[in-house]
Amino acid sequence: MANPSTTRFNSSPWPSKEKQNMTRFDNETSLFNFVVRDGNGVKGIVDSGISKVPQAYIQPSTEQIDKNNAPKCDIPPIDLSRLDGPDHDEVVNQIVRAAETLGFFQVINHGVPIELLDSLKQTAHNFFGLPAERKAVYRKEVSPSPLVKYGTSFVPEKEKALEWKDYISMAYTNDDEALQQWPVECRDDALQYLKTSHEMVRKLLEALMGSLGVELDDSFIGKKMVNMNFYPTCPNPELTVGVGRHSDMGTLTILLQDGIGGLYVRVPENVDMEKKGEWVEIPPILGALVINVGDMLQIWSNGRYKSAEHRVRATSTKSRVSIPIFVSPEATQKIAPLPQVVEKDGVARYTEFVFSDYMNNFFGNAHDGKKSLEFAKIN
Ligand SMILES: O=C(O)CCC(=O)C(=O)O
Ligand SMILES: [Fe+2]
Repeated sequence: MANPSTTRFNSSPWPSKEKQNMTRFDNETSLFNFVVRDGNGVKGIVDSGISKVPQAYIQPSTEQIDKNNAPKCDIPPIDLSRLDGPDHDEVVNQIVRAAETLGFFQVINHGVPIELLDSLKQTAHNFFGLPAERKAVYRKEVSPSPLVKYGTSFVPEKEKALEWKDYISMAYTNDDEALQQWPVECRDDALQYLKTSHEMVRKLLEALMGSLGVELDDSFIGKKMVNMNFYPTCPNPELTVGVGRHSDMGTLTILLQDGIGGLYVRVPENVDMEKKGEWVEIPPILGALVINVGDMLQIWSNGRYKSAEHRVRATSTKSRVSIPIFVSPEATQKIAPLPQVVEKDGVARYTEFVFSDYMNNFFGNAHDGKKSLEFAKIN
């Protein structure tokens, strides 16, 4: 029999789910505890049913992304299979030119099997679809492995507004450790991705270093890390960001994005290109990989190659995944503009530093465009 008091007022004695969520998610401490400390991530917020982005995710208007005004980057992808034939020099020029201008390009015939790309995207969805407690075991404070980290946003402790993204990071040391320590749900695909992309990474760097008059050696590819990024559907993608403006700190990034779109790159002001200073979208191309220049390549090349400022917008209709491989030097490596380049330029534009110090500065601050490079810039 119905409770007469609820029948009479035609409402439940409990606050609506929406109201409960408002109290839970509009209080900064309880939101932080739910999302970050308890490892529920942005996915947890969305699963609990919300109709508006919580206040903590609302970005200042200068950071919000207007998708209606962003043109698409119409530069065709570079066909890497042509590196092995008579068109070698032309393809090297395309790679070099892209690194000197936008710092972003797409490649096809890259040697990573297309079926693996499909499988990686599915694997990422499967992993983030796991119950929160299965993912939360990899939070940095409790992870059973120093190689694996599950988290959300970028540095939530430091950010004025959070980013609409959950991720898992898997650092590579060797096959045995990867197979033992990476999450069982992701490890096989992630490892295959690393292995099958290695030759492409070498070829890209050979082209880029060769054009600087420098021979490729392993120090440019000291460390690799595979991430899986998950951007849950968002009720107000115009108010927040999936990832805020930043450049990647390492040598090169190899990125697999899915078909949803939302990756934007800023055309530098000081290059010979159209749309200077504007944000352009890197359109999804089925089977292609996105490559972008990181801060270390900009520094080694004394500023000739441009680490690209980029950001990501979430969408209201579908969750998006992306799977980057970050290629970077070893933590202990000394970094400075390469002597061959400085000799030609007559001036060094960056000071020498140890890579771990650069990393600590990078991960110790919220995303702020290309400010990371100021750590090493000589004015
Ligand atoms: O999701 C993307 O397309 C890009 C992600 C990104 O910029 C990063 O993980 O550094
Ligand atoms: Fe990035």
